[in-house]
Amino acid sequence: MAAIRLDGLTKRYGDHVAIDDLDLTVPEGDAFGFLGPNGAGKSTTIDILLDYVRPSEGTATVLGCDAQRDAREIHERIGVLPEGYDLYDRLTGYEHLRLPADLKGINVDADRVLDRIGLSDVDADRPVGTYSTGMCQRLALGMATVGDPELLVLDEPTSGLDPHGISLLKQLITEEVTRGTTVFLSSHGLEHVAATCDRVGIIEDGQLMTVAVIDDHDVSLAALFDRHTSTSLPERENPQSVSGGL
Ligand SMILES: Nc1ncnc2c1ncn2[C@@H]1O[C@H](COP(=O)(O)OP(=O)(O)OP(=O)(O)O)[C@@H](O)[C@H]1O
Repeated sequence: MAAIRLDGLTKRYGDHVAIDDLDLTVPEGDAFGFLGPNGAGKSTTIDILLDYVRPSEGTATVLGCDAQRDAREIHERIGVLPEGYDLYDRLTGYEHLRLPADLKGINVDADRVLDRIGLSDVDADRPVGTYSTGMCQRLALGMATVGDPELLVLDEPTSGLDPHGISLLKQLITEEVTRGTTVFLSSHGLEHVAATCDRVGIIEDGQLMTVAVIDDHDVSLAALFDRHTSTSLPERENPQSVSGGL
């Protein structure tokens, strides 16, 4: 079964077409990178998957459920790091970890989550209003993992993370994929996408330009991005190669 399936997905804001007849299938167990320049439509696509935004046309299916009709079930089965997440200044890290657990009706092994995201129990006892940007990002990432979700949706997960945080993120994604979780990751950072994803889809102007497998040969990821979008990327963001552009 596909973890994510988009059929003819279209989103218009007035005359502006943000998502244009998008077809995409992400198989279960994939680590899928969703790449594209600013304004390409990445967040809008994710917002439709999460039923934060309704499509103008087409359908989005998540874990076999209709993204609009079955949104509640989907949210119980997935973990989400949204782009513009909200944390509560007065609540502690521990209290934040209980929020997704309460939503899913489960207990949370907070120490395990904290260990994975590199926050201490002292940090977790403090109000989040005292956290740095990177600590907030780590906590939001940890919240996404609560309940061992079947699908992790990560919108710009490296945002605000230092190298150690990025290393923990990569390790977390590897562990999740090994566990059988599907990871759908939106990012501007090719380096991090290449290091953690099996396949990438490149989107521009709301259209899927290509889907490619990441491996050690054939054309470079940056070259693929250059070929399929009007945006060029610095070559230093290209540590790995891809093949199989469709
Ligand atoms: N609420 C809205 N009203 C009008 N236009 C919108 C709205 N939300 C998004 N758009 C437009 O839809 C297009 C896609 O935006 P989206 O945020 O999905 O892009 P993105 O790929 O996530 O960009 P970024 O990488 O900059 O976050 C953009 O042209 C944006 O201006």
